[in-house]
Amino acid sequence: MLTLGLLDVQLEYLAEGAANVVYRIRPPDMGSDPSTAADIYFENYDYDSDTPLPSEISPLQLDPRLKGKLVRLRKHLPHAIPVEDIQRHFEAIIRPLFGAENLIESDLCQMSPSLLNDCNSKLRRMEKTDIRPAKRWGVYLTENPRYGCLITDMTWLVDDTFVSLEFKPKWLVQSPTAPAGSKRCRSCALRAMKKAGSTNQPETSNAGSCPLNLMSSDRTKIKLFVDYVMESNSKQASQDVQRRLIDFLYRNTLLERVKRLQLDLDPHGVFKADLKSSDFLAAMTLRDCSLFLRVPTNQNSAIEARLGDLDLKTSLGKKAEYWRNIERKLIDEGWYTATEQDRARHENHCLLSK
Ligand SMILES: O=P(O)(O)O[C@@H]1[C@@H](OP(=O)(O)O)[C@H](OP(=O)(O)O)[C@H](O)[C@H](OP(=O)(O)O)[C@H]1OP(=O)(O)O
Ligand SMILES: Nc1ncnc2c1ncn2[C@@H]1O[C@H](COP(=O)(O)OP(=O)(O)OP(=O)(O)O)[C@@H](O)[C@H]1O
Repeated sequence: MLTLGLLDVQLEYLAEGAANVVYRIRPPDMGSDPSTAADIYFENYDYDSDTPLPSEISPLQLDPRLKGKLVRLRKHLPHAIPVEDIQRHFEAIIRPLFGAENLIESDLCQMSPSLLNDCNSKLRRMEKTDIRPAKRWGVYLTENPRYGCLITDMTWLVDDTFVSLEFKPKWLVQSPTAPAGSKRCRSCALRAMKKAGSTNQPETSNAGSCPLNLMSSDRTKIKLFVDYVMESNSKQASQDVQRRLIDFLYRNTLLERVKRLQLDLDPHGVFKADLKSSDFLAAMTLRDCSLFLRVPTNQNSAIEARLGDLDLKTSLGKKAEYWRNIERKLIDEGWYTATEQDRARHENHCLLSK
């Protein structure tokens, strides 16, 4: 297993979610900090005229095993599952479900205490300068155990030759316990409920955001979803790229497979399922994973599609209660049936309402 320390790499913040922070890997910075490798390596040297000064030494090369990789580090959260368990679950349960070409690969690496400490200091500094999203403030990386994951980088070479996109497909099939005749799928119902609960949220245009659009055999529905993804990724793409992406989603079987697994692993829904069972937890993992896409602008190259954020879920720490409560509210308050109070305020774009 690779061990990463301040002398091996510099980690550059890329993005974060609720449970992890993701970093780009750069060669160590020898120049800016007096405690860096060059000084340490050279402090005991007897310099003669042929010995270059530390400032003249070019940065160390990265270990080739880090090429094309990002580092993903877990946050310190109550009831967080240790990264070793997440990795074991990924290898035993998730990896066998998909082809390697469709997965964000993940391998454990060890982090030095000083590198983790440095990352946490930087997260704190980013809050002072408002660079870190405010909703993520106050939560930092766990420093024990000191493992992280090396994951496939889906942002490499993002320039004019590729358009890179990501989205969460969420629930690709209706919740098994939704009422018959629902006018919203689980993802649209929860989104509507969350939106109603947040004060003065600007109404964003999400006409295509229903994930069921993705499963449609109608290309115009898939196009609606692609438009929504482009907008939420703040991306613009040529008509040709959009057309090829729509074609790809229309033909590809990866999301069909995710949908099938969501259904098979939790056929009865949260009220009947054993919420501690491996199958149910895997279904919840697949209902919250991300799809990363790299669309080459060159027509002759293939689109790359990989699933990531396939972390083991836990039903501990009130999560089981959360899942059941959400489903109860979606049913009882009329979010599935689009009969919620004050419904004139909430436009319904769900495919089930069409
Ligand atoms: O409950 P949901 O469907 O809104 O999903 C949660 C996600 O919200 P989203 O709607 O994707 O913005 C939520 O994502 P964000 O915090 O919004 O980035 C988490 O992924 C959460 O999982 P966990 O608690 O970190 O294990 C997700 O919780 P679960 O997948 O455990 O339900
Ligand atoms: N393999 C990857 N390639 C490129 N960017 C990535 C990759 N993995 C993650 N990211 C970026 O980092 C962000 C956070 O990563 P990730 O989804 O793994 O965090 P998380 O905490 O597990 O998310 P959630 O809030 O869903 O629990 C992603 O939204 C994405 O922008």
